Amino acid sequence: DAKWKKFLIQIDRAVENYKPCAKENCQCYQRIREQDLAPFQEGISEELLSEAISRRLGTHYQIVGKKLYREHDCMFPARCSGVEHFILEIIDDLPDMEMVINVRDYPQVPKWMKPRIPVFSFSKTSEYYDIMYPAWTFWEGGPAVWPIYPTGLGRWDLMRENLISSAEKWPWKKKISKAYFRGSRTSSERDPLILLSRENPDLVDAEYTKNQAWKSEKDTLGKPPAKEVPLVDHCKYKYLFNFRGVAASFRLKHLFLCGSLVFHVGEDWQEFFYTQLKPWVHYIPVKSDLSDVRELLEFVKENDDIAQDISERGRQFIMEHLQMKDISCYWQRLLTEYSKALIYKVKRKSSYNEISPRRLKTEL
Ligand SMILES: O=c1ccn([C@@H]2O[C@H](COP(=O)(O)OP(=O)(O)O[C@H]3O[C@H](CO)[C@@H](O)[C@H](O)[C@H]3O)[C@@H](O)[C@H]2O)c(=O)[nH]1
Repeated sequence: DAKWKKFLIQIDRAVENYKPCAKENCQCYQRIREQDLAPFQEGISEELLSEAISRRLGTHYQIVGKKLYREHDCMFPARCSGVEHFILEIIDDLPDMEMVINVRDYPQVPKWMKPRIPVFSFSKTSEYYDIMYPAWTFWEGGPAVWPIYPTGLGRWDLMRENLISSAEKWPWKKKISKAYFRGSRTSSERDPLILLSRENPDLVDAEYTKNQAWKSEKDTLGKPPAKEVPLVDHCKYKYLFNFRGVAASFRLKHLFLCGSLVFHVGEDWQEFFYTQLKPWVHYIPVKSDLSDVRELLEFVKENDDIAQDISERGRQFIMEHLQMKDISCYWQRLLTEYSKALIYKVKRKSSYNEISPRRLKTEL
């Protein structure tokens, strides 16, 4: 054990200091909500909101009289739809307000920007003032990955069920003891794992797939693109890797439900629920340059029970605290709190169309 003392101590300490949060009313995430809204507590004026609209930092929405209105254009209609699904679900509980929702991947309000403009984004780092909201992909509008997710990664409720079944087929003892990754080259931070896999395929199975931006083998690090593998089939492997992409990657939540051990690389890029996932308690933290990855893999292989415990705590957290009702709850509390910061009465823009609930293609 002497060899692994430094990791064992960190795990003990992290587990000891970890305080699980209550399941009710998405309480777990109260702190992050407060933190994101704190910079706007002095009040959001009509002029300030107009800045977000005129600088085109996102899509302008209004809620007036329990109805949702939107400016005509949305840069990514399926993403706007994914957002609107959640707002419409809770609209009867929401007061009048207006907001700008960014559906691009990248956050829009760096801390140096003046004035400090309120914009909702799904992901950010500590260098931004964007207010995080649960990404559209919990419902629809996630990346279309051909042929596995041709209509785009979405429906977290159904995904959860599929991943839970797959985890049952692949209990810890049956899983292949390899590090595993499939995804496109949205960030070169992924390169070292792909290279390690080419050098040591018994330790790591990591390959680049195509995305819509793929032009040549340069985009898959000099090799032909690998075949796409659905997330449920990742559950076969013991060690699953998550990396940032353009911003945070949607895959992180899925990996936990496989009951596999999550290796989460880097800690800068966040989604609203990341702050409650703790290194060593729920996942193995990996340095962004992957300099510690071999050692970490060796450690978990030699300490299989400890690895399984971490995977189990991670699985449990997402099972209990990232259900569909937690997503709706987060939206509701976020928008309700946000609306209190508006210091003017919202006037409905008559040129905007009302957004009404749509039926999903799968339901038709
Ligand atoms: O063989 C594959 C390839 C991909 N995926 C999944 O498909 C999604 C997209 O994967 P990838 O192409 O690697 O993109 P990411 O980097 O994960 O996500 C990109 O796309 C998101 C939404 O469009 C952005 O928000 C991210 O910041 C951006 O990096 C992820 O959930 C993957 O887990 C699979 O399940 N199997």
